[in-house]
Amino acid sequence: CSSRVGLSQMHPMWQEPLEVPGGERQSPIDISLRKSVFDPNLKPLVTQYDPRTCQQIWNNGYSFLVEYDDTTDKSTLRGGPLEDQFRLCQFHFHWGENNSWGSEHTVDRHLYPAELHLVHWNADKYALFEEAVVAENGLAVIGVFLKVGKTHEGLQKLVDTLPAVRHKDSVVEFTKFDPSCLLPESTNEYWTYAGSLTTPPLTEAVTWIIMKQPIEVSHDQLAVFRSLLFTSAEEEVQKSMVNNFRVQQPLKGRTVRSSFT
Ligand SMILES: NS(O)(O)c1ccc(OCc2cn(-c3ccccc3)nn2)cc1
Ligand SMILES: [Zn+2]
Repeated sequence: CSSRVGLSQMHPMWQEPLEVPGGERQSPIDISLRKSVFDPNLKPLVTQYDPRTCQQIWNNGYSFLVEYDDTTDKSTLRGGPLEDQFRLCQFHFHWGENNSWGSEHTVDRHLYPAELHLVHWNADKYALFEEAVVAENGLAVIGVFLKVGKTHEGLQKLVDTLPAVRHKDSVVEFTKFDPSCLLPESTNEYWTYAGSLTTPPLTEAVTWIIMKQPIEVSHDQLAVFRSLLFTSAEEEVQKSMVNNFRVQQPLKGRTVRSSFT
């Protein structure tokens, strides 16, 4: 997908950028259980991912992206809170330097060691990711919390490839990976709210769908995430890729809906 274009020209991310003009719906947020509102009209999520659309893994200097061919409707998301059909463009993670923190969203202030984002764009309304990324109702991102536990067999194929993309701007072919193996068993229980990208350009184009059930990965699998580098091979000082998460943003009157009571 074309999301490879935008990020690497962005300014260094982790110095919190100045207030986004009109930043009324920024992400991530803390999800307060007692303030979220059950919405019985929320439907089950429908994901149809074709592993043959998986193309490559790329270290973009902020995270590693697993990128999918989004030129056809082969890997899609619909249902849930969505009115339209969205195409999978890429997925990536955010994590900490240790297992105490790393997720972007929190649940009653509880931090997870990492968070998966599956990024989709509205193919019913737009022709390309880069159009959708700056548009109302342009993107739908599924967030899945990671917690430390047993080894995640499906993730291991990805983890084994990470040493090949240790440095910023490295790319390696990565095929036949079905990202539905990274979804929790129950995809009917989620929170949803109107938000933004959590990295530049921070555009307020995202319908967030945060799964209630985390997935389990092993301590060692997370350690391989932390072996990646923010820096390219040419740079003298190598910086470990850790703490690549944005701090929680003000809710500003938004309501978080839940698909479960
Ligand atoms: N962390 S997150 O899931 O919220 C998330 C998800 C996707 C993101 O893409 C940024 C981006 C923008 N562009 C772009 C390309 C061409 C023109 C204009 C913009 N490319 N990538 C950032 C954060
Ligand atoms: Zn993300």
